[in-house]
Amino acid sequence: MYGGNFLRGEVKIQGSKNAVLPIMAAALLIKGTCVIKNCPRIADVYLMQNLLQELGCLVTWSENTVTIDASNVIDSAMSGESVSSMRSSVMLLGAMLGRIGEVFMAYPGGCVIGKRPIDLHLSALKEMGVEIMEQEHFFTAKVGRLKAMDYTLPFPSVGATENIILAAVLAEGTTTIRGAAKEPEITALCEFLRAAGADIEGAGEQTVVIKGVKELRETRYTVPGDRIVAGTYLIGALAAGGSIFLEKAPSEHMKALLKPAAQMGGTITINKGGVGIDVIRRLEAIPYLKTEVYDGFPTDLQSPIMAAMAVAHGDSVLEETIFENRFRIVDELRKMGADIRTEKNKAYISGIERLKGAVVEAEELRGGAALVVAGLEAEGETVIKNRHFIERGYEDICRDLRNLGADINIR
Ligand SMILES: CC(=O)N[C@H]1[C@@H](OP(=O)(O)OP(=O)(O)OC[C@H]2O[C@@H](n3ccc(=O)[nH]c3=O)[C@H](O)[C@@H]2O)O[C@H](CO)[C@@H](O)[C@@H]1O
Ligand SMILES: C=C(OP(=O)(O)O)C(=O)O
Repeated sequence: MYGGNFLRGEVKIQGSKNAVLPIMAAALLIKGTCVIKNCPRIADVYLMQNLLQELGCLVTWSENTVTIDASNVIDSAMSGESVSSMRSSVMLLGAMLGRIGEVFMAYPGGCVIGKRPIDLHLSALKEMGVEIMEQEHFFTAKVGRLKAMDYTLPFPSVGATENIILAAVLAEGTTTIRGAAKEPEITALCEFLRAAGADIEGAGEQTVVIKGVKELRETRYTVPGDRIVAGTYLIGALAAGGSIFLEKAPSEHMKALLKPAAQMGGTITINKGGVGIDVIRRLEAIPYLKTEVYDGFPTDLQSPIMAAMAVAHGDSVLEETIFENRFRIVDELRKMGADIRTEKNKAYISGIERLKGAVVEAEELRGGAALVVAGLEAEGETVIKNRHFIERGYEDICRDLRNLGADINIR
């Protein structure tokens, strides 16, 4: 890609990865067919499709609509490779326990952003009567009938909250989760389950109450826009300058980004159809920004905003509080001339006038997206290797940015 073009125009934001993955897992709880609209065509969704098919589901596509027929679940074992290559495979744990009371699976792989253990998931499920037999790389989870519980999560883990919800919807009695994660993707999962007949109160709040029901029914659901993809493109416009409109961007879930984006110099407009941003002058640094659980600044946008801060006027400090290893992008941004130093979980960024193009490597999803943001602004050619990481979460980042005027291609 060649940097320096202003971004102009409109782009339609794809459906949310982090909403659709647990919803696809939830389809296992329905002895029949569910239709999921606005499903992003991304690598993680295809991996989830493969896992569902291994378990016996029929999965078909028509444009961005995916239909999952989980009438027959014939297996409880999931192969090591598909499970360990995607963190979200862990969502199948709660869903399979709810459906057939048994799972045999590999540990979902840790990845470069942190160790990502699943201790919180397993402790909570044990409280629901699940017996877990752990081996070195695999574990088996078994339960007769899941029982309800009143449980306090020591940390509001997104995945653990989703797994408990998935296990609780068909459990015997009323489950209360205290200290639950409040991310909008959890609300989306609950909306899907409620449409299928689940009895859930408090989705998106700290305390979620799930009254177990006998069975779920077939349903249809439309996945909301992806706030992280929308955020990435908005940050792209901050870095490159210009004027863009993000159709279907879920503005109500993007407040933690819109505030710093305005502070950096973007003029934000919000209407029912989405979010717009105009950037006509050099960005201003943000003295201090830290990632937090929702509704704080999302960790998934920490690397992209770092790439914009790298060319802002002044010094910024970014603190990462969710994942212990989400600064791997720094070395790559330095290859492009960025002035960034890290100390423990803080990055100190002194903005320079302009980055310069370089050959850089993505090592994970959002770090890869951050390199695209950097390349939009950089002088000359930027080559980003390992695009498969970016394709985990972005349907077609090159198409979208090209439509906005960027000079970007797949080689
Ligand atoms: C598919 C999906 O939705 N992924 C999102 C989800 O990941 P994920 O569900 O993995 O994130 P969690 O909220 O569970 O993890 C947050 C922190 O808690 C730790 N932890 C988590 C579970 C556990 O059992 N033990 C433990 O120690 C993790 O290592 C991490 O340091 O939320 C993250 C935080 O918003 C986002 O960055 C990810 O994009
Ligand atoms: C960390 C992310 O995803 P996952 O949890 O699927 O690895 C992400 O979306 O930035």
